[in-house]
Amino acid sequence: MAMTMHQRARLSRGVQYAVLILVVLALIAVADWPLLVEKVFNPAIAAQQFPGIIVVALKNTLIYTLLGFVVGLTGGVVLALMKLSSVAPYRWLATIYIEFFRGVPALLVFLAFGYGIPLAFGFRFNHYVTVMIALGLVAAAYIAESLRAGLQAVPKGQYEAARSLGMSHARAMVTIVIPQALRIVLPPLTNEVILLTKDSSLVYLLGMGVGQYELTKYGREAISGAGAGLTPLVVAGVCYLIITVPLGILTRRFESKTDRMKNTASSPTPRSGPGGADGLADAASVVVEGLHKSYGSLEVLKGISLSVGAGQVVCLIGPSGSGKSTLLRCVNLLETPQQGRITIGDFEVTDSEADVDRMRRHVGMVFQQFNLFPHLNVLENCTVAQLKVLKRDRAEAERIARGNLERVGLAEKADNYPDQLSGGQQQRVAIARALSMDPSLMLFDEPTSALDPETVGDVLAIMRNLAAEGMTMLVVTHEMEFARDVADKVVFMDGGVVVEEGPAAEVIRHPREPRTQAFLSRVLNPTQVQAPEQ
Ligand SMILES: Nc1ncnc2c1ncn2[C@@H]1O[C@H](COP(=O)(O)OP(=O)(O)OP(=O)(O)O)[C@@H](O)[C@H]1O
Repeated sequence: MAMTMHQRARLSRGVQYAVLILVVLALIAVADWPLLVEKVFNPAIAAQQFPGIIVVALKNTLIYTLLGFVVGLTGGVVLALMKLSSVAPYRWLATIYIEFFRGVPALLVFLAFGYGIPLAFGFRFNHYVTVMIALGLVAAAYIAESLRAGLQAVPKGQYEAARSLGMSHARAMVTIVIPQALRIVLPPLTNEVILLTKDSSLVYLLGMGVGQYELTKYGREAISGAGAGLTPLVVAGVCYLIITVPLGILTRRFESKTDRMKNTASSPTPRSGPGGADGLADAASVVVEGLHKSYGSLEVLKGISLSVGAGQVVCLIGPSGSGKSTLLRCVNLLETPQQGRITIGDFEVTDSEADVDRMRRHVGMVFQQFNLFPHLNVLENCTVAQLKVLKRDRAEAERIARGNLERVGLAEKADNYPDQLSGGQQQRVAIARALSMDPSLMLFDEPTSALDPETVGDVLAIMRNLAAEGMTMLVVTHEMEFARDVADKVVFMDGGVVVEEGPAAEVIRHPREPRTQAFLSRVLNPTQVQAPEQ
């Protein structure tokens, strides 16, 4: 019977293990054990090293490592923040520091602080201070780069989604960005501690800290004893491993724990009755007047004005790059306009005194890329802002979240993590998350553009229901059928201006402006060859 690929792979692994075991047995058989015990690891000689190697040498190695890490971490955090700063001189300074200390050998830095500076300037640092500075200065450069990379690896959309839920900058960083960055940063940070542990032996190599024994020096001195063989160095090596191996194991545990969190759906969630419609009656109107927005020299919005009545649905349509998403993001100030006025209900968003976080609590936003928080499960995604921003108690937050999950048809997914859901399901959770804040206005930024065609309908159906319930909605979309059926008004934008607006059926069925006609015929009949636009 022919073997499957899986069976063949298992057989080949079995053969490899068998060969390995045979080699080890052969080595054991031919080894000169009495000589090895005498020269490499002699238990009697090893015993003489205790307890000195632990209470003096291991302790000193740990102190050096700790001192270096404290300075390195503090410096690393400062340097990472400087590198991410919008102030260019901070970035330059941090870059120069990092390039310098990554580029020169740690040995040279030790020499500079241990010998160079005392000789040049005639004063000597305390031994521990020298070790702390020399180890810490080098470690700071590496730690800074790990921290910066970790923070930058968290997608910008995560921060924006947190801010759009009304979280302050600090809250968004602490609750959403840093926990995700930590997972990325932890392995390189552990490596840094391991390197520091080993680099602490430089103290001895350079003859610094006479009388201060750390592991390498302790091993080196003991090896000179008559008949000591390699035993003292083996014992010192094992002591290093006592520090470094558990660190590696702890990191792997942490990583696999966070992975496991994503892969285990815990106990089934009790179903709750429909709910979560609180606040929909408080639908707010939106008025935008003379809005201008530029990115550098690129003027994206050139004096946009539009209005959305309370309980109305307005769809923004137009060619790619016409400024639709920028306009939408200006409404909750994810982008700051240079000129113009935006009012939501009675709240003037563009007032420089406005409490933006308070406004965002009432404005739900759904992004093209969903931006669910990957380190939180579905229920937690829907409760985190309720707990941290609205300060609801957990039972109430969970009741509201479950109600909204029921509403988008995903009550049974409450314990799953975002990466266990399809794109369409993730977008429905994103809608439930926004609804859990009881918004008075919902902003949708191309909510179906990143979805497979078969899941688009589920999301649109939820949006249709929301519209029917009287939610005020401003929607950037390429779904013309949705716009025609659901929108009270369609606004066609091109080149940063509103070209045409009016009742959905009119603009989509009987566009007046040639640019609207050209766009619609291109979108509605994609195969049709287009006449040049005016
Ligand atoms: N953060 C930014 N920095 C610089 N330019 C930007 C930024 N965001 C958008 N732009 C530019 O602004 C213009 C309008 O972009 P916007 O995303 O608002 O268009 P859009 O109409 O929503 O397009 P699409 O339908 O393709 O999403 C584009 O030229 C885009 O490259």
